[in-house]
Amino acid sequence: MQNWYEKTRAKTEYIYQEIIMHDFVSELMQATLDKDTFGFYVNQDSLYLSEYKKALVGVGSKCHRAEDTQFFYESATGIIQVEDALHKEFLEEQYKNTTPSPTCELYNSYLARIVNNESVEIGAAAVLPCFTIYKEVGDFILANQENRDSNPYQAWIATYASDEFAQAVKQAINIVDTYALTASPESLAKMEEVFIKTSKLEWMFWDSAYKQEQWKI
Ligand SMILES: Cc1ncc(CO)c(N)n1
Repeated sequence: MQNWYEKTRAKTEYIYQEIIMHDFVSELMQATLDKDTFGFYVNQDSLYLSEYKKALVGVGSKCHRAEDTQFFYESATGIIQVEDALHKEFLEEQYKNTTPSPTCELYNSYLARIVNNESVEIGAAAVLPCFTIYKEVGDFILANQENRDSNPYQAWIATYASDEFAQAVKQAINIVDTYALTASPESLAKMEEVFIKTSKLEWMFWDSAYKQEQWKI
């Protein structure tokens, strides 16, 4: 039998394809991405991660198994470390801005609403694309780039293509698959809905960074 993640991942294949074909990802891979665009992205991503880690803590606090709580809490604190490392490497003073873009705000607000208002398996499904998509993008770039030794964004690529991140992604998938085994049909439908939506928000995040999205007024 196909597990929940495989089945749901297959339904979002078109979103994954759009992400790896996006100019942001292609140019990051080819090292042609504009430095200011990447600076904008890193700043928005650090704003995103500082809220995302709270969503992980929220999911972790609702888990039934102690090891699952531990996983989400450790992921939340691990993100602080990744954030610090990426900040030090890429977040130059001129890119620092404390205002989240509309898409960043939307993604974080959506996660907060789902995690706070829905049951644990739905919250866990909502935070999952953040793990799985970055893992797939990291692997895709590493496998397809021809400039590993000279790409200025290599530290970023290496973070998400690392074995350490792969282990965390595998564990996140296992937790969600385990919840899906005993979820009601209504919960399964909602898990799929939120997973698809946050997968789309991942695409929107790259797209909004590429356009250096601003508030319209
Ligand atoms: C928007 C976004 N999604 C996922 C990750 C991976 O942690 C990230 N850094 N940023």
